[in-house]
Amino acid sequence: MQKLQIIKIGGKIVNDGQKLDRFIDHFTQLDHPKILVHGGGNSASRLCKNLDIPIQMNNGRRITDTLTLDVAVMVYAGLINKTIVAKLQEHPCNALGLSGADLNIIPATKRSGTEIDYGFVGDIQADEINTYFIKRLLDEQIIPVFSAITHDEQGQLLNTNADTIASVLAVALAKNYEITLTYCFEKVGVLHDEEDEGSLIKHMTMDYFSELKDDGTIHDGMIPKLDTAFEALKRDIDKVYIKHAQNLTTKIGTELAL
Ligand SMILES: Nc1ncnc2c1ncn2[C@@H]1O[C@H](COP(=O)(O)OP(=O)(O)O)[C@@H](O)[C@H]1O
Ligand SMILES: CC(=O)N[C@@H](CCC(=O)OP(=O)(O)O)C(=O)O
Repeated sequence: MQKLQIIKIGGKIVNDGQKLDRFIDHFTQLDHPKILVHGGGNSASRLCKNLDIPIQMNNGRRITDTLTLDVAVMVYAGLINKTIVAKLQEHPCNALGLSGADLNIIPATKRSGTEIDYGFVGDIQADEINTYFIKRLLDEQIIPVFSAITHDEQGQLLNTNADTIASVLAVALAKNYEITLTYCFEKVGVLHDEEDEGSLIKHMTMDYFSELKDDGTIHDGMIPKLDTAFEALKRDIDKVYIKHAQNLTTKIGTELAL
């Protein structure tokens, strides 16, 4: 089966011009085919703050009212997505920036039935992803660059966590490709001590994850990240890594196993 790399890049890299440039250098060195999924939570929060729009998060997920959705669409599908595509074109690397509404690739369902009302947050499922167009793009040597915006097929855009998008795309494409899924962020991997880059955990199992979650070693955004990463592993993705954005082309990082 053909190999495919799906790389997710986090908000603390995409909001820093120099770090993003360095990441793009490494990303362009990877063999084709490849897909990039990006977040941008930090940039959206900063803009919300500037606009006096209250920021509400629950378990690493943004509660998204109408104004927050406007910010999310402008920041994720607009500024960040187009900045990344332009930087890729400079290399040159033929990228196409997408939201889940484009080509109807990622249909979503507005989250409901939860204790908390998340507002315009979209839940997605692997069997609803339109892999046909992704495959066509990859066959044309085009690099799809996905933002964290999806839609409900009724004209409503929705905000979906970028880690979830990367994991669900990987599962959806596993029937066509042998996939490596890599989450890149601003630390060397999952750490025993968040402040000590020397405390890298090289191998992470589900049992160990649950132990470290219980004792607080793993917290905040790392919990939903590992949840989505293990979800991919449970559903036939063999290789899942959490790495520093600068170590994308190296073996340094955390490798996950069930
Ligand atoms: N054990 C841990 N090791 C590394 N990072 C951790 C750990 N526990 C919590 N974190 C936090 O998780 C964050 C990554 O999650 P998140 O902010 O959602 O990243 P991203 O925007 O890249 O998706 C890190 O910035 C770090 O502050
Ligand atoms: C519903 C939800 O939480 N959506 C995320 C989407 C952006 C994201 O995932 O950004 P990072 O990868 O930088 O965290 C949010 O608005 O923060």
